[in-house]
Amino acid sequence: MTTAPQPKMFPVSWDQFHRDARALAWRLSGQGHWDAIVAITRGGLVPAAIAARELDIRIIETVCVASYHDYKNQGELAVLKTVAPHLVELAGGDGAGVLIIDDLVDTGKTARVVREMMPKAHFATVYAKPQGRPMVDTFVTEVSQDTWIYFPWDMGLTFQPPIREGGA
Ligand SMILES: O=P(O)(O)OC[C@H]1O[C@H](OP(=O)(O)OP(=O)(O)O)[C@H](O)[C@@H]1O
Ligand SMILES: Nc1nc2[nH]cnc2c(=O)[nH]1
Ligand SMILES: [Mg+2]
Repeated sequence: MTTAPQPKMFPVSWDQFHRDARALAWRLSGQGHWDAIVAITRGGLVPAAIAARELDIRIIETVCVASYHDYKNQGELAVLKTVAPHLVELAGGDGAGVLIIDDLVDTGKTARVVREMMPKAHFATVYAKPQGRPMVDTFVTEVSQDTWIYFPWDMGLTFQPPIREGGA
């Protein structure tokens, strides 16, 4: 019997995520000025909050997108809420004054749909996988396509069996 290959695990702690989101803000700080942030919910909410604090941006909007309805399996992409039109028109229109933030880009499907709403916006993520990387203007860490990133808000502290008893 053959079993499907398991994706590599990339668990991220709160500390690590804060550091990586700050590193994203550092990179962005040298690249321009934005009037507003659009966070792609839900994953983009946490890095958007950190970047907003670091870059002193006070106007925060959401675009609500769901595509991984089932854990690790991408389903039909649903846009549950779009962006307020006046934000798209900031700084000359087409999203020019907007910084779009998400936690990660994987296949790039979510990024493609949101980019179409604001073609001139700057698109930033904390993590990127190779397939979605061309959709992103700025990111911090690349992981391989066969890696699954575990975010701190999806995890809890659990007992680890000792290595001699089969622990990893
Ligand atoms: O590049 P893609 O293949 O489109 O995948 C990336 C998207 O998938 C996850 O969101 P998800 O749809 O799981 O919703 P969530 O943010 O509410 O967890 C992640 O937060 C990105 O938004
Ligand atoms: N948590 C999480 N959500 C995702 N959505 C698409 N890819 C991923 C991933 O690697 N981790
Ligand atoms: Mg998401």
